[in-house]
Amino acid sequence: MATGSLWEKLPSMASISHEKKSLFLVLAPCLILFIVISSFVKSVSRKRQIRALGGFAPRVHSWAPFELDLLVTATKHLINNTFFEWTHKLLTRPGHTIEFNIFGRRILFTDAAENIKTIMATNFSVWPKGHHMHAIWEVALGDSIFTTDGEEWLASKALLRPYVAKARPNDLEETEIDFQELKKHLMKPEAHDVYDLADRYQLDVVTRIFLGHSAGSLPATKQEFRVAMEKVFDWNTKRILLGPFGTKVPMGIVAAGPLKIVNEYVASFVDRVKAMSPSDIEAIPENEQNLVHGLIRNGKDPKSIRDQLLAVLTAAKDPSAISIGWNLFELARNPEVAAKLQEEILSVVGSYSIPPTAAQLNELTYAKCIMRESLRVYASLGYNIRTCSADTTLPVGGGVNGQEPVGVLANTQCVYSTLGLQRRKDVWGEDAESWRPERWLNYKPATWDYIPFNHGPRVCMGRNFGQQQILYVLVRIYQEFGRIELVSPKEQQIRVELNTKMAHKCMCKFHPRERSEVEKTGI
Ligand code: HEM
Repeated sequence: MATGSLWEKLPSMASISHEKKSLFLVLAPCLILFIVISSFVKSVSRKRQIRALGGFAPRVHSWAPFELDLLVTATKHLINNTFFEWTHKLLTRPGHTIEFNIFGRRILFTDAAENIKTIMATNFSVWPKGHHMHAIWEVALGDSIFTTDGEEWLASKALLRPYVAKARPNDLEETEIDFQELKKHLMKPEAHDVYDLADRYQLDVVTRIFLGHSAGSLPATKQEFRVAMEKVFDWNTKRILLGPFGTKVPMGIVAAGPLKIVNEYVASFVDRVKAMSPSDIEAIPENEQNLVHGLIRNGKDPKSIRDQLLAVLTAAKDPSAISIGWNLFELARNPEVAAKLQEEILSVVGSYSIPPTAAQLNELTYAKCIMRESLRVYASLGYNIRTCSADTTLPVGGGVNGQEPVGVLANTQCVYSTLGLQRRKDVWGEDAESWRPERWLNYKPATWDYIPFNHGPRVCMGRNFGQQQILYVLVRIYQEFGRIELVSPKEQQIRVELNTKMAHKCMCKFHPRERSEVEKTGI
């Protein structure tokens, strides 16, 4: 009986699956048609909304679906260290703004001062760093000043300002301790990778001054923390390139080892101070308290302390070290500039054997020209990204002549190139790409044409400290050494990561000033 009924049912089951098949054959094309039509309608309505706000910037030509060819091209340029040249050429057009549409998402790219000013200052509240960048950077820099917006960012700012924004009377004395370690390396006759040494030197200075204890990376043979941090940043650059899918890369797995090293390293600084009782900290005179003391006194939890310390460490060490590296590279290539710097040191400091004071550093007009020119041609944070939180406009880049506004819908990302702006020929003249400190002797750029430290509410908090550090090390090196010899390579490229840094090891020999020269001049 049971078997019979099964056989009886079979034809009807076959007819059901046949019916389902026919239904599927009718519904599938309808569904596809619906998706095509609705995305077409959506795209038309988005275009209309954008046009109502302003217009479009020129779109970069692409032939592949989702503009994947552009993603491949961008990756290739990043690998070959030609990303800056590629984007700079694309942006050299009226309005200095372009757009991509990668993975169906519109991304604006600009090096127009008017647009950058709008993002950083005039319309600051509409252009936060945004949730996506927070999600990308959270694993490395937590909920710190660099990764947050609004109230959270303001709270970090208030917390850090007393320690980061002001100079301490003994900053240079403390710095000199690490300079002596640097000098030990430079005295050796072999060629040195200047960026590697500058980075170690700045790590030691920054940890000594802000965290109360030098990392001692110059005398050390192993560089675990720096290597781990590089790896974490490298993964994050890849995640940014993957656009909306970037946050799907599990940092906890791909960068587990480096993250563990970084966390343990920062914890070691906190533990050192935590061993002190609150009354011990209170007993330290206020102007001698460092950032770790401040964070503990404010009752911050261990994660919060870790996040803020790592952010300050990154903010303070990387851009200064990058800039010191570029300055030394160019000074080695331009001995006539180095000779003028040495003359100035002698006339202002009066001696090659006494370290300069903060007031003397301030008087070094030509040294400042050198520093400013390096920050122009090699801005350490050459690119930055913001995501708008509401429908808005950028003042230029739209229309045929590029002078009309660009409409921007909420959640659109805009990448702005400080490096591009600071190398624009129509702003800086035909020699914009050349490193020429003399240009600063009689020239003051418009506020928004030169922004190595950013402007507006998110201006760099440590800009005075950073500039003092660059000037100090240049003066000390040229007090101790007569000549820097660039061994290799004679030309450099720019590598784009979180920062924009030297792509190749810059190998230099440092020749101590001749003893006879010292005896001759008596200074
Ligand atoms: C040559 C050296 C330096 C350069 C070129 C530089 C550049 C910058 C730039 C461009 C920003 C804006 C980043 C953004 O909006 O995403 C920034 C932010 C910041 N910098 Fe610097 N910086 C330097 C040195 C320092 C130093 C030495 C410190 C600490 C002592 C420091 C602390 C900060 C902090 C805390 C911020 C975050 C400000 C905020 O978001 O409100 N910087 N810096």
